[in-house]
Amino acid sequence: MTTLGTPLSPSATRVMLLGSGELGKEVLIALQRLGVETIAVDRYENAPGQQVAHHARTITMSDPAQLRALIEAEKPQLVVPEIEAIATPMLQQLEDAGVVRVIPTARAARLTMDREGIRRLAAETLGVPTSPYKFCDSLAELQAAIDDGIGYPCIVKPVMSSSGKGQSKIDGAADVQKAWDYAMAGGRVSHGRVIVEGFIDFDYEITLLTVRALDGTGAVQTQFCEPIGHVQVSGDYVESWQPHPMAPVALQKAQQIAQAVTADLGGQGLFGVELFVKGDQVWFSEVSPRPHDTGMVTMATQWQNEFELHARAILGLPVDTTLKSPGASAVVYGGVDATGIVFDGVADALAVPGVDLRLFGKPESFSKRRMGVALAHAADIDTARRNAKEAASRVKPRQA
Ligand SMILES: Nc1ncnc2c1ncn2[C@@H]1O[C@H](COP(=O)(O)OP(=O)(O)OP(=O)(O)O)[C@@H](O)[C@H]1O
Ligand SMILES: NCC(=O)N[C@@H]1O[C@H](COP(=O)([O-])[O-])[C@@H](O)[C@H]1O
Ligand SMILES: [Mg+2]
Repeated sequence: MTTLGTPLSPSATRVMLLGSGELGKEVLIALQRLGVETIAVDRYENAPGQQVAHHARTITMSDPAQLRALIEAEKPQLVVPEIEAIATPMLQQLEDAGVVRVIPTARAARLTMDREGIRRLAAETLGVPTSPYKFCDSLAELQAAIDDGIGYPCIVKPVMSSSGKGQSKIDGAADVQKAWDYAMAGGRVSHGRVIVEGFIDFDYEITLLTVRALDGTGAVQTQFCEPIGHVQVSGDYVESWQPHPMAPVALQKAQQIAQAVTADLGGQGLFGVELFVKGDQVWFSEVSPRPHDTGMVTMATQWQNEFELHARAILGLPVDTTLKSPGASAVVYGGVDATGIVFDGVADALAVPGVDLRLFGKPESFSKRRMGVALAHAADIDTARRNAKEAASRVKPRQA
């Protein structure tokens, strides 16, 4: 699709985002810069991306009938999933029927919406190293899986969740019931199934942004961004930086794993491949077939950030993954449960050298909801991390 149209005219290139949070908002902006007509869909009104798109629609995206009706009514050329909790079998049906193209593919969206799909593909079909794991449908099965080999410590996650929701670490027998109950309460779509994973005692973890885009001849080419290091608290990212220095052997293994997994998922677009590293050992954790939260750092570090890379790749345009500067990102949490909050300290935050800020505009704040991110570029990652964290800490969200 190298011919682009004029938005709001019969020639428009129309793209629908399914999920319009902070990541979708930036994809929508990147698409609009190329004159694409955008439709932002989310589960609630005034989601960040809905505030910048040409059209905003609010539906239950996990409801196949609602999803089908919306796609048939809006007739986008491309449907771009931005969250996991979507009726992906319906996307598959519509793709199979030639109604719409799903990014990167309907199969990739389906396999990655459920931890079981992507984990079995990576570990069992592709033979990529992962933590040991088992899927369980009850507390008794969870206890048995731990006793029969997973052992302590281990990590329990709902099969359908993200940003650490419902995830906890189990250090001993006393934690099992609590972890099960927390997983049952925390999944994005209620689903009585969990994955229990053996705990990997990694030195560090990275996201390897991997882009499948067309080269000049129309063939798909795989390109990698510099590795992004990050820190997660309770399964949610709080800080990321790029480039994360890696031993050549570990980097080569990381790229091989990312190549294998993304090639199998196929299609065009950007993927966030999450990997754990210890010495020269590399384990695959999971993959987002879309921009990644830790990749928000690329807004400060790359000539084409991860959102622009995704937008270009899905439109069949060439991409450039070159690093511009070392940099870092640090999350701004809501800190309060309230709607229509205000942010003090923005000027103080922006006074930190090399810093920029994104406030997502989410209509409702929760104490642990990500409401913004501070970005920093600097001569080295240590300075960038320090400045991003300093800037984030100067932003003070409060009730209006
Ligand atoms: N088996 C494991 N061993 C050690 N740490 C783990 C393991 N699984 C997860 N973690 C830690 O928890 C974090 C979140 O896990 P995971 O990526 O599976 O959750 P998620 O809910 O899908 O998060 P997101 O949507 O933000 O990617 C990881 O980045 C890592 O820090
Ligand atoms: N790790 C996945 C991730 O970061 N996804 C991002 O968070 C939004 C949901 O935020 P919310 O839960 O605050 O509505 C999603 O729409 C996406 O932008
Ligand atoms: Mg993850």
